[in-house]
Amino acid sequence: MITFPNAKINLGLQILRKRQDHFHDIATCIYPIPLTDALEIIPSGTLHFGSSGRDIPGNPDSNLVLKAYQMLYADYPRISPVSIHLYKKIPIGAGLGGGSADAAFALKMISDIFGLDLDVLQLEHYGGQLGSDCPFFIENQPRIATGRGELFQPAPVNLSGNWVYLVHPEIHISTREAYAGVVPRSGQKDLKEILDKPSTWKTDLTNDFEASLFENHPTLSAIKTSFYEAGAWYAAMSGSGSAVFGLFSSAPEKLSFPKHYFQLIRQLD
Ligand SMILES: C[C@@](CO)(OP(=O)(O)O)[C@H](O)COP(=O)(O)OP(=O)(O)OC[C@H]1O[C@@H](n2ccc(N)nc2=O)[C@H](O)[C@@H]1O
Ligand SMILES: Nc1ncnc2c1ncn2[C@@H]1O[C@H](COP(=O)(O)OP(=O)(O)O)[C@@H](O)[C@H]1O
Repeated sequence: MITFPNAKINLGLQILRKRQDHFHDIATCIYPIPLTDALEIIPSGTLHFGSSGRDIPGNPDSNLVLKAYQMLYADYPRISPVSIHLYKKIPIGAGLGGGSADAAFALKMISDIFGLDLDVLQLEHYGGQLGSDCPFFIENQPRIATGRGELFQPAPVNLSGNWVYLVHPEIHISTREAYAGVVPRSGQKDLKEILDKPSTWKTDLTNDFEASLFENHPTLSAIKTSFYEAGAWYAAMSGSGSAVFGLFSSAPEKLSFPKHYFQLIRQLD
């Protein structure tokens, strides 16, 4: 079986309070975008994981896709070993959720291949043990996410027909470090109310990671400014960064960023 785990962007990201479990309560709109990895999983005599495309930092044995298999195998020892190949295209540590998407798609694939018949809630529960962003990719639809990022409400957002221009300056930002650099702010304006009014997004739909990360990485702020100068009706950093995106009503011209930057221009379905 082959699937194409997609990335996401965050429309607004409010960091509200630190929790007892050392995570943070957040409010964000997570939106899928057409940038994908490719993931193949085949029943096999022995367990194997390999990847190609972008190098993935860390030990392959700790890859989130392998962790997804091992977690299901622990509860369903009747499933056979599998051979897994991941073609990595989504920039890593970019605020695009690529690792979480790979893990979520692996959970769905393994459930399908071996007829585990896991429902959405069960898959989301397994996903939540692999990462806060993971449960989103089980249904993979625009959602307002709260709690650690695992509680969902419908999102009053439809970007169909808009163009997304995504730039990743290949600066790897660890999610943990990004959260450590932010002072939580509770009592922020209701995210759903802001999302309901796209005309206010430029001023009201904020990503709380931007202040600290833009200070340390002025390049990111410059990318956001260049999107507005190019006619974006909204631009922001995605998640804990470092990818920055702009939304355009019509196809944007390609801008002249340094050639090692990852760039993507796509119309949203
Ligand atoms: C910031 C967000 C926004 O969508 O996405 P990315 O920027 O990573 O794509 C997510 O909250 C990231 O989710 P994810 O990348 O799965 O984070 P996890 O692996 O669960 O957590 C990594 C570390 O980030 C911190 N963390 C994560 C989520 C959260 N709600 N509060 C936190 O404080 C914790 O220090 C945790 O140990
Ligand atoms: N399949 C995977 N793809 C990408 N990163 C992975 C994967 N499995 C584990 N990781 C680890 O997760 C971290 C990045 O996760 P990723 O989801 O790409 O970040 P972000 O959510 O910021 O976009 C890296 O430190 C990487 O080593």
